[in-house]
Amino acid sequence: MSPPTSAEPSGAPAIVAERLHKRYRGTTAVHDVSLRVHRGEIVGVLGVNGAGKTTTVEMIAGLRRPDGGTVRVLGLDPQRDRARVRQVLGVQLQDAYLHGALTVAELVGLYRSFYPHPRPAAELLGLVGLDGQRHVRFEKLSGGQQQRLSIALALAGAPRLVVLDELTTGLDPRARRRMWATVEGLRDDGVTVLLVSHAMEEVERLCDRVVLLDAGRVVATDTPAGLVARAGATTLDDAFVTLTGKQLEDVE
Ligand SMILES: Nc1ncnc2c1ncn2[C@@H]1O[C@H](COP(=O)(O)OP(=O)(O)OP(=O)(O)O)[C@@H](O)[C@H]1O
Repeated sequence: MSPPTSAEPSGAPAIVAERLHKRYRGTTAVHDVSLRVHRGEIVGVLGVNGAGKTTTVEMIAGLRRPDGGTVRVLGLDPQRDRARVRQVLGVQLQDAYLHGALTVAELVGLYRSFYPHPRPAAELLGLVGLDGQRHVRFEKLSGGQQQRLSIALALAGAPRLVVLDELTTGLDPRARRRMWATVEGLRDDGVTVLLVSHAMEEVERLCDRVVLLDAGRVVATDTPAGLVARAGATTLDDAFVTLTGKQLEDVE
């Protein structure tokens, strides 16, 4: 993986979010959310549907402007320093829009062209198991293949920080394991990962720490084992239910 680029100030934590706040008309989606992610950490953002996970990570990625609070990504303001943040941050979002008529190879080429030191195309396709689909148009891919491509595109610029929103939702068990191995490879390379997930097994396997959100607020931040201990539970599923008072409906 490439060394830190000149766009990346040295020394700053990967993410510092302080008292983030976001309202959509009548709804407060995110209420005073603060979180800190150290370089090289894999941090999970966990919560039921509507807890504010996507809104929070979109504000961190600079894709949504907070109504209150501050965000720094590797020391940069994602709103003010958009161009520099884009060079060091990769984002895979739910429902990413990609041009259906372009092939897998064309989309990978397009995304690689945005970055000064992109990962090789063959490596990106190999990571997500799409080597055999290079010449297939995006619109002809299955839902799981489209999702895997969106992960490859998030990694196109060899980012130092990656935001993955529902990495493996909807993927078959083999593809899911492959994506987990991909994230473990990122960890080995010292890449920081912010991972939105509903899947407890995934969080337990991959995450150093978990930020548990409920109704737009941070309920707890701890290691997966710490959350289990704090809740007096035996599994992360049970800890989730105890700490939020809610069932996690989308556990895979
Ligand atoms: N563009 C929007 N306009 C209005 N309300 C929104 C918008 N986006 C999200 N919301 C509302 O904000 C709240 C938080 O949504 P958000 O998508 O951040 O939650 P989430 O935890 O990511 O949910 P999910 O697990 O379903 O993806 C929800 O009540 C949602 O209905």
